[in-house]
Amino acid sequence: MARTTTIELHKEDMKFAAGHFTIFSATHRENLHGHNFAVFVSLTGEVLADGMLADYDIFKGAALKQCRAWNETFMLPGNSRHLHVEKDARGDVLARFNGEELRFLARDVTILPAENVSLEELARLFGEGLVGDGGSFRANRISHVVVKISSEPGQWCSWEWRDHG
Ligand SMILES: Nc1nc2c(c(=O)[nH]1)N=C([C@H](O)[C@H](O)COP(=O)(O)OP(=O)(O)OP(=O)(O)O)CN2
Repeated sequence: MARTTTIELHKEDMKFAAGHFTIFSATHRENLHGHNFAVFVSLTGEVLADGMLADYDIFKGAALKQCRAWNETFMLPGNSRHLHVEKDARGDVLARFNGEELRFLARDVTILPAENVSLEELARLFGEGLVGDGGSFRANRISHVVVKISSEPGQWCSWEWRDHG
């Protein structure tokens, strides 16, 4: 019977500071604001004869890379049914919401393939970016990954991947 374990990664530098606003309806959104988002990743899989699941530095590095990619940016939902985003030739962004126009310089904004910049969507995108097609996790006999994102202490949302292979 294979022995399994779960490695939990929630290092101090697994975080990103970003701006956003949550959209609640076609006419109601929050004002622009930001958070110091924290990231938690857990890896569950089989421990081999060498007493290891896998070198978790591989996955910690990938998580830190994603944190850096989302650090110090303003996040907009690119797939929102209520907010419409367009880029000009310079890559600067005009976002339209309920008759309002919000403008951003290309350097300041990240347009996410998300319906909303919510904890749910951030956890999903972070997890999908980390796991990809699951190949490196399967190769390391990792069968279950949980990614959690918090907007502040005590407020988390999770996303999971399981290897059904
Ligand atoms: N299901 C979700 N609901 C809400 C989300 C979300 O991501 N998913 N996000 C928000 C707000 O964006 C977020 O809560 C705003 O943070 P803050 O201004 O800090 O207000 P909080 O309520 O989180 O903090 P308190 O200190 O508890 O007031 C709302 N809903």
